[in-house]
Amino acid sequence: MPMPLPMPLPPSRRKDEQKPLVFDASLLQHELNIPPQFIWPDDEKPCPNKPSPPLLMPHIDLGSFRSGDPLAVSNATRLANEACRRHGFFLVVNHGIDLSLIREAQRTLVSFFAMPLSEKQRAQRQLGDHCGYASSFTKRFSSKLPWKETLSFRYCADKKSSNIVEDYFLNVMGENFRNFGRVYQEYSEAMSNLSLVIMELLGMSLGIGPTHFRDFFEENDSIMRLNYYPPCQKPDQTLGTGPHCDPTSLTILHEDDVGGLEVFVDEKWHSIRPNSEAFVVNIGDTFMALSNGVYKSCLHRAVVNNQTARQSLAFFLSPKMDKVVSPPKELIESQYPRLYPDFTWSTFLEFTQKHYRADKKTLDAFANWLQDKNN
Ligand SMILES: C=C1C[C@]23C[C@@]1(O)CC[C@H]2[C@]1(C)CCC[C@@](C)(C(=O)O)[C@H]1[C@@H]3C(=O)O
Ligand SMILES: O=C(O)CCC(=O)C(=O)O
Ligand SMILES: [Fe+2]
Repeated sequence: MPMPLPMPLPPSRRKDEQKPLVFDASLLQHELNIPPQFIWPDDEKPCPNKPSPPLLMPHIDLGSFRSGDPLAVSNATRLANEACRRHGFFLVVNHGIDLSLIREAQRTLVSFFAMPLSEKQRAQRQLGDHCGYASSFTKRFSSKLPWKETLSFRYCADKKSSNIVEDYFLNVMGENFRNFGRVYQEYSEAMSNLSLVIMELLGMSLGIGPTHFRDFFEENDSIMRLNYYPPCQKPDQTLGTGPHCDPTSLTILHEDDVGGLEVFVDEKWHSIRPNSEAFVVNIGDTFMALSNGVYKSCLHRAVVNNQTARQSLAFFLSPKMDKVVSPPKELIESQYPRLYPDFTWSTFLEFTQKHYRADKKTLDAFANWLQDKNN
């Protein structure tokens, strides 16, 4: 009696289709069709034939603000207040950060992502961890995959962590990456110092003075992220980063000269024109909670194109893990009841990594999750 032939597996269960999807941009960008996991639903696809209007954002001159000149301070705080109440985005110019440091950080980003995938995967990010190399989150999400690769690492401003970034690159990538570590240690320190000046500005713009938020973030425990968006053969089908609000406190973003960042304001996507001499700063969910909802953490996304790669350096300011996020009493007036419960950043971060994919409703979903957990 001849052995029955094995039944052919249905297409969905053929072995070769069970291999985990790997985002190797050096290969994927040349394939005619992109894997379905990267194709976003119609209501979230970008509309290339309907370019997003530019977002009108104030250019806040940080150097003038720091000079203490009363007119400059009043101008900067007024512009910050208007923008943060409306959509939470503003440009910072005359920031004092060494342009050669920014250029070196952008060049180093290109070198890292140009490496073979196997080299980059030595820094592979583990499930539940927010640091490391992620090639489009193929191991974390199964649909609506972003068309990007990222490298994220921790920056701590306290004295005993003065080499945390340099050590990260040495430990994870080896001695040959000591200079990578030096560049991003210096860049992260510059971002941390810049964010403290911006916290003075935000404190004054909210009428509670320069020291409250500055002190809160003095010893910040932040996240530095390198974003690399390869060119995509079907840019109208996918997104570099999907619509989301940053769960962190403040984002300081440096874009290269390739546009792609868009912000959702007045029910419409607006584009941000790249400006390599400026930083794009936006309020995150945690600062929205700290301001008792007065300043807005706003929905944004990154679109890709079929011509050239795009890259950005994102510094996500966050407080020490155990700091309790609670608005100052001046922002809790009778007419402004508490909008969000007290929480620690470590609990919120864990929520975004283990329980919820950050999107447009992250803070509300977190507040509900906290309430259910405590009941
Ligand atoms: C705490 C964080 C989670 C994400 C990185 C970040 O440090 C701040 C932004 C978050 C993110 C970029 C929002 C969009 C979705 C996300 C998964 C991504 O596209 O990278 C988010 C990041 C994450 O790693 O969860
Ligand atoms: O790359 C960009 O322009 C934005 C990326 C972003 O929003 C993020 O990483 O949170
Ligand atoms: Fe973001």
